[in-house]
Amino acid sequence: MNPAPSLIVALDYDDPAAARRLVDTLPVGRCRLKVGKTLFTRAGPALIEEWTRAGWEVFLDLKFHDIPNTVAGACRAAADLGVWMVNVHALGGPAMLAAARAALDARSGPAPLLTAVTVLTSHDQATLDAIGLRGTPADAVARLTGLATAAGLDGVVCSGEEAAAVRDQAGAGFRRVTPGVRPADAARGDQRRVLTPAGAIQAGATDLVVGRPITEAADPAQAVETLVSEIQLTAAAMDAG
Ligand SMILES: O=C(O)c1cc(=O)[nH]c(=O)n1[C@@H]1O[C@H](COP(=O)(O)O)[C@@H](O)[C@H]1O
Repeated sequence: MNPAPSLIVALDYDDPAAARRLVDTLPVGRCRLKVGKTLFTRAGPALIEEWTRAGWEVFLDLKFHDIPNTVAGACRAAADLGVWMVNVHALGGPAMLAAARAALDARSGPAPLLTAVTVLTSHDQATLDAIGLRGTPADAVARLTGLATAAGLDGVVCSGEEAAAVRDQAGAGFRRVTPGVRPADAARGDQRRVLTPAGAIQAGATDLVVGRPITEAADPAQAVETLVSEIQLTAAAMDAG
């Protein structure tokens, strides 16, 4: 039996108190927490340390993309915070990915999982054409997944639409972290490559990142519960065959 995919709650709150209010209502371990640019720029490392000390697994989503030396230093700093996962942009290229990997491998203590963002889920074909990125989103995800596997990363961030192809390309042990997850009745917002939670799981996602359908719900804690139940039911149905 495969482990059920995890729910990672994207805590993109402007107000750290609002993020704390939601986390305080959740049993530790019921889901994972994601701190991205909005909350990190407001609250800094202290909030992350508070949650990791309390036993939460935190995904620090700062999508590092810089020269190799700078990204290596940023990954070391993330590891010092005790986070569960940290990410970089695969578009940073092979040397940057290798530097990030080496920085974490050089640690004597535990290191976070290292994943690479392939093509942002807010991007569609028109965006890739405007940027000048060759091929379809699926082509670009495959190319960037190749860079991530070559550098020994632990997984990629991609949309559910590419999760099955990434699993076939990189193997079942390579994580497929999928944002752009929307329950059928939820607003798509700025996301473009979108699947429902069940759709993303059936496509082979290992971790589902969900933000606004939770943070903008009337009862965010209940929204987390509903999603966790749906994830567990879908995974159990798949195991039952
Ligand atoms: O790395 C990410 O987490 C990420 C990558 C990506 O391609 N798309 C994407 O939406 N994300 C993040 O996933 C979260 C999605 O939030 P919602 O669209 O509100 O569910 C946000 O915090 C994004 O920063």
